[in-house]
Amino acid sequence: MGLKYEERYATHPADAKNYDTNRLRDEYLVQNIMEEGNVNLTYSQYDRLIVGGAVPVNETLKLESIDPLKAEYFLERRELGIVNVGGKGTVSVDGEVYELDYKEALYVGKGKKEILFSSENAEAPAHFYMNSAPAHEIFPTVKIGREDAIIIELGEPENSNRRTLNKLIVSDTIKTNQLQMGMTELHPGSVWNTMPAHTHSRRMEAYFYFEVPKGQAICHFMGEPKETRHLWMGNEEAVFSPTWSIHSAAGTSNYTFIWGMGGENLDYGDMDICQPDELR
Ligand SMILES: O=C[C@H](O)[C@@H](O)CC(=O)C(=O)O
Ligand SMILES: [Zn+2]
Repeated sequence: MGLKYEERYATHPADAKNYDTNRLRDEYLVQNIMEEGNVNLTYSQYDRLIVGGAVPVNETLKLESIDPLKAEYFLERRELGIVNVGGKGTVSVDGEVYELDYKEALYVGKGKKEILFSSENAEAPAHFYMNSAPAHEIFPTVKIGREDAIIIELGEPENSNRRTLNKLIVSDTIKTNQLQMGMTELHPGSVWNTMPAHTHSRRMEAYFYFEVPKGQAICHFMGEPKETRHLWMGNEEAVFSPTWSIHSAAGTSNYTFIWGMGGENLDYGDMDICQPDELR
């Protein structure tokens, strides 16, 4: 049981276009996020967003500060979004206990000192996926249940991109400093997310793929719209999307993913769309 962390730098697109498969994976792909009995964090220099996972089994796990934050406690200068992608669990925030069922979310505001994770059933532990961004203002801690999400139906079966987008932690649901999170569920037979693709140079983004059936895979596309690259990804893996990069994928089956953003604004619709026939 413990806490592990890793750090990632930001890259210039002119450099990134020279990366081979391994280098692309080293810089952008995040694997082993969900490890039983651990809190695993990856601190990116893209808007200082932290991506992480916590899988409590029999013990309670604590979200401790990590050395690069030079903070007394994790949320001293940060805010946090959590989505449970495993069995039923609880998150305790300075003694206040929130029950999170499958696909339910929690926003935790800056200044909260003790964040504890536990699972209801060790046989089916909770898998808490997290995004954290720097914060200056204190906003209330709020649970966003499935019925609290703002649902947007997107895509067409004919374009293999029929999907249901759930806005969870966005400016239309709750108050945050810069964090935005949501979950998009691909319908059976649909495999393309975020197509047409887009960029938003005001915000970076991280995608976390789950509900990827055993033996299937996600082909995630990144890069400048006219200089794209791909990364093959598995279940419960995440990928950082630089501000200059598209972020879109096709799976060998349908799947679900959590998107999270940090940056300049909280305007979800502020995107520069790239049509499929414009990509290179
Ligand atoms: O900036 C927004 C994000 O990329 C996602 O919300 C897009 C998405 O979920 C989709 O189109 O499937
Ligand atoms: Zn985006």
